[in-house]
Amino acid sequence: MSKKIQEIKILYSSTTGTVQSLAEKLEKHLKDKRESDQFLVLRSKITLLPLYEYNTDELHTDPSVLIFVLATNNGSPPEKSKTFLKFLQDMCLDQRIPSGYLANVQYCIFGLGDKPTYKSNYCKFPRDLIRVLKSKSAQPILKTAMGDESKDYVAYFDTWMERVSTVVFNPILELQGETSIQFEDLSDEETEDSDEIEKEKEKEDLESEEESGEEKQKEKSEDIEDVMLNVSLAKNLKKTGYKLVGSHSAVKLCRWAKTMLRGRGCCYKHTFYNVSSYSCMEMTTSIACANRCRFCWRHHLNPIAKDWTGYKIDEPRKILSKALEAQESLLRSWKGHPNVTQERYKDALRVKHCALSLVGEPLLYPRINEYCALLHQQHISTFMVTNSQFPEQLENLKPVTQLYLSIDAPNKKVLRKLDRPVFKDYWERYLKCIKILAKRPERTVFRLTLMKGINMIEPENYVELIKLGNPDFVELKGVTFAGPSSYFTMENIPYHRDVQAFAEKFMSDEYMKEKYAFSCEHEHSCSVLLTKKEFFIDNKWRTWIDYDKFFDLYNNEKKFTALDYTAETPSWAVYGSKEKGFDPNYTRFKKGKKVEEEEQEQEEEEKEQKEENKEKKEKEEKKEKEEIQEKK
Ligand SMILES: Cc1cc2nc3c(=O)[nH]c(=O)nc-3n(C[C@H](O)[C@H](O)[C@H](O)COP(=O)(O)O)c2cc1C
Ligand code: SF4
Repeated sequence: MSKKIQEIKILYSSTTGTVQSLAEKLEKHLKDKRESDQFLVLRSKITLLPLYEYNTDELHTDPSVLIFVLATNNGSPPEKSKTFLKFLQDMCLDQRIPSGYLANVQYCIFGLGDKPTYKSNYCKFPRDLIRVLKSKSAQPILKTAMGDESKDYVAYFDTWMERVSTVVFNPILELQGETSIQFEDLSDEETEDSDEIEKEKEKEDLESEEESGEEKQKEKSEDIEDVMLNVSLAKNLKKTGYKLVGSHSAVKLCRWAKTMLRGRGCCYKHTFYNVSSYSCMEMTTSIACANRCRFCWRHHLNPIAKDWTGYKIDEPRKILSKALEAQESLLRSWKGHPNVTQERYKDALRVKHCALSLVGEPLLYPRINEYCALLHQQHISTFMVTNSQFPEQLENLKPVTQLYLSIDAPNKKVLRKLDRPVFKDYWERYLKCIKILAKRPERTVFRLTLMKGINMIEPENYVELIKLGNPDFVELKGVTFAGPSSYFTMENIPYHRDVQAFAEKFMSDEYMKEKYAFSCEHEHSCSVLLTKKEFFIDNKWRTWIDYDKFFDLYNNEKKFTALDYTAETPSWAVYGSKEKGFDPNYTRFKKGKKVEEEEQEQEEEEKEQKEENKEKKEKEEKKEKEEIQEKK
């Protein structure tokens, strides 16, 4: 949860003015703090406005931090603010709006109510508001605070106000010139009120008297530093379908695994390399990464890390057994589904591939080599994707089945804007990783996640990077839409034809023409594969992988090259085939219907329309004739 604060908006909702005066006090406090703090480089704009004046259409793209100060009126928002809550409640019920729709919204809430008088309606408005904001993944920067008017709510408000200013103004990070500001994450599903704060404080005071310094130190190292995910991040990741494994790994069932289980098609990796989607365990060994990519569909639920310092290192064997268990339990929910045959279900239970790409940076895990060796021993192939920020770890990585670099940008500026890397020498790191790739023994891939108007530019610079990294394959893939944001809308999603046209531009370069050719495509996921010509043998593409051969080479410690474990690519997977990369053994569905059914329906509709038009024309002609007759 982080972003550069452009504006702080204090939105209040008040009937008789009490809450308004609190909001004004907060505005003054933040402005004073901003002006007086000599360390603050970033001078965010601070705006105070009544909630009903806020433009709800802007909400999902608003780059501000929203601070709500709210009163409740007989269990509802004050009259004029009712439409704001209604707007969000409607959004919450609308299934078409993705659950991550408000993931860019950062907020905190102070509610003022009267507990003894209004009992179950105490601070009802802020409570209702949290529920709807959370359902669309808005990010709280602090626990919601609720003040009780029957108590000393002013002192409580003042404490909260201090916390707010600490969280929104973080001078250390600003001084370091970081592009993103980290908020202290106190967010949680629950709220806190002044009673709880007092109790907590009493408890803390008592504990601090009892605890020795040594015990405190122990607690710090065991319970705090070790855990890569704090409770609220873990909760959020679980909500989005991740199974957390140990203290820093995670598994998720990818959408293609589900599609394949139902016999409706496989992922582009099946088309390009023969990866069976439902036998592929998508996971990471490090939830943390060193980027904040704009297109990241995990909505930055994962933490940032530049290295492993302070984290516990889970044992590789334990990670693997727990990850396999997690995968099995994810698959189990599909057992008995009407379209999932016993045969497919059983086949899926045997994990054959591991895509180390889920979220974060798998390379960061210090025992990654041991982990991959365990996978290979169990004949599970490894597809390692790294975000090109950890050259040292990449250098030390033992061979995997296929190694990917995420190549998100053709130049330094776009890389900074798009990936928002936390390293200052991010471009040097990127180039170093690319150069290391050129020396690797296994199959190597450049993965380009393409966004129209953002990184689908300067093909000649991508070609320069290809020259440097000499990858066996260049995957060009349209980005997957993860809900609109201030940076990114549907306009930025390329069609398959756009990806093809961009790849054509690469191929107009002399170097590319000599070394590479179009090998495969997967229209369904807007992906195109360019492959080195060495993989075109006896007039056939050999982009597929001979897994048995790979395990034999690896497990017997033989030296090998990428060309030593290739297999023939089937005709349906080859670029330009009529199937466009869709495996004919499966049935393609669009919006829940078979493609053939949809075509048939379309034909019938057209036929009906033609008949209707014919009838209409005949009627009109008849009417015209009758009119002429009448006139006569
Ligand atoms: C008519 C009326 C209805 C209220 N209803 C609630 C309520 O449902 N829940 C609650 O917690 N407080 C309720 N309160 C208490 C107010 O939220 C509290 O007095 C607050 O300070 C009012 O802020 P404002 O006058 O600035 O709008 C109510 C107060 C009044 C006068
Ligand atoms: S590197 Fe991966 S996990 Fe990290 S922000 Fe980028 S896309 Fe998300």
